[in-house]
Amino acid sequence: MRTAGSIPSRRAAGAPDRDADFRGAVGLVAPYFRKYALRLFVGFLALVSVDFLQLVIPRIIKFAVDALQKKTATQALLLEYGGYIVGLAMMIAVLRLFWRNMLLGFSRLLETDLRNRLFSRLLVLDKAFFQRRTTGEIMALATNDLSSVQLASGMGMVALVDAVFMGVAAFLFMAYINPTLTLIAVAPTPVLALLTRFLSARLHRRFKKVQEQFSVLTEFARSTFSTIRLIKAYNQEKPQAARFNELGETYVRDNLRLAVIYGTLFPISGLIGNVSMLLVLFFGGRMIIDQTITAGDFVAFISYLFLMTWPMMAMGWVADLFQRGVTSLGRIRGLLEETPSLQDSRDSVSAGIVRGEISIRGLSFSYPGRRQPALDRIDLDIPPGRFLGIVGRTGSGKTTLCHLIARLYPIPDGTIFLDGKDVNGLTLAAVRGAIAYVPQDVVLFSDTVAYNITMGRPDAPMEEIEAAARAASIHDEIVSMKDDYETRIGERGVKLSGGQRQRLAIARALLLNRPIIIIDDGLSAVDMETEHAVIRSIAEYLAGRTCIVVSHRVAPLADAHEILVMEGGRIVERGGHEHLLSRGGFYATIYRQQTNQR
Ligand SMILES: Nc1ncnc2c1ncn2[C@@H]1O[C@H](COP(=O)(O)OP(=O)(O)OP(=O)(O)O)[C@@H](O)[C@H]1O
Repeated sequence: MRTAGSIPSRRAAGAPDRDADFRGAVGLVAPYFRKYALRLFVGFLALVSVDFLQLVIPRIIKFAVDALQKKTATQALLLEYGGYIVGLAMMIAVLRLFWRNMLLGFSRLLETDLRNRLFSRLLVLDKAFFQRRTTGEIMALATNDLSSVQLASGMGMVALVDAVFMGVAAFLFMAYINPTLTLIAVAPTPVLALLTRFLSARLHRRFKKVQEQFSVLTEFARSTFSTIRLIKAYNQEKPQAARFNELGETYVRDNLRLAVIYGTLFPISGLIGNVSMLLVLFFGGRMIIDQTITAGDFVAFISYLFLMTWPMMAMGWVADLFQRGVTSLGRIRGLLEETPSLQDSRDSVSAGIVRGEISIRGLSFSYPGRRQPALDRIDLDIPPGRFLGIVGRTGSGKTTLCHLIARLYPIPDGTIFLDGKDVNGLTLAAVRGAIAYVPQDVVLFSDTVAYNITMGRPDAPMEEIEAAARAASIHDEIVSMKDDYETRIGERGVKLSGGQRQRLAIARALLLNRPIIIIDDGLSAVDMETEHAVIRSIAEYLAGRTCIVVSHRVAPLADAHEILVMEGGRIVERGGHEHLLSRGGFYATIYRQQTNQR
């Protein structure tokens, strides 16, 4: 388990290179472009039409200026030109509204689709994945990274098409007016292209770092708040705040390093635009004096250059948006390509497990990266309807055994059988549908008591809910609460004690009515007598179903048909209570110690 406020390590090794990131990003979004092809087509048509109409305006101005210069301009003619410009401006406004809706709408649809895919993927990934990736990292993907993708596919793409079309068209209009002056005007642009290329690799790296640091920061905040009581109990508020501050400073530093590049790219683009303007004023001015071009042409030329300045400046911005988008898509793709280590195959059978018989043959298991096996050659037969108790020191493998029966980790073929069928040949739904599992850490929702009990069976009748709660010895406490079964619990409701939470979780599992129930140290928060009474009541309720109860205490398991004693991943003693006491081994020693301590 991760400790309070532990810092997740960065995923350093094997970072894919930029080209692979780019190819992967294209592969990921290509289907969306196909899906929304029509929307994109009409959107871009409107965008390009706006650009075209904007390019017409300088032509009208040129005619007006030339008419003024030639003194042929009448008030009616000028009003007519003005009218054209107003008409064009109105058309531009309407078309702009339209393309924004189409193209920015596309980026929102893409974002939503990706978010849904991420969420669905997370729901099928297994325990091993969630141990590898932190919640903070996942949250950063679902917020910062998705919004980078949205920006790149929305404004980024719009700016790119706009800049390219407007840039090329303005260039052609300028070349039509005067090719020499046009070449002079665009002479500084290669510098911009080189600069963008040079800076974009750095941009990519630094942005990746910023996103990773954001994940670290998010994870730290999450783990702090989820362990806030512990932090307070250990007086750790100040060190936690200091560590948060430190992480925040690193995040700011990383962002500032990114801003340096961003801050270089934008002003230099602007500067290059202004240098072009200076050159045009100087050489164009001389051309008017030499009468190579008319004053109208010059005014139109300057207008086109203005129109071209935006694409030149936009290039830096677009490059930045795309870099961020591609980096974020790479991170999102990494998660979407995660596969659960446990999956149904085509041959998996969804056979219903009804008897609840469990057989284990030579089961050994090691956690990834651990040399010491957590379970070592376990052989076990639990006939249907049996009550099995498991005791053992901490770390002896009790939880691992329960997890493997519930198929939470992959196991070799031919090691665990339910009703005589190898679990590896069954679908996950068939295995999990046969087992009601109560984990060590109880999870309750901030909702009503009834909601928490009926989570796995929302339509269960009230009598059954009450019967399950009675069997878990929590019914009396529930009816003494303000609103009975409708009492809200959790953050905005009644605070329950550890023992009440555990018994509520047991009631939830009992209500599932499954042939096998596993309670993994699910009563650690109640005293020994209560634990014994609750286990007895559960055993009565479950009559005929298979029940495995793990406990640190020996006495409450005295009624079990069989008790296993585990040590170092092995079963070192097994048998009924009396038999184990008479053996005078670990079980007998612990029993004596625990009962004498009372
Ligand atoms: N997710 C994991 N990754 C790596 N090692 C693990 C993991 N979970 C448990 N282990 C290791 O496997 C061994 C058995 O652990 P397990 O949780 O099964 O013991 P346990 O008997 O249930 O302990 P406890 O009574 O404290 O719950 C221990 O050495 C533990 O450190």
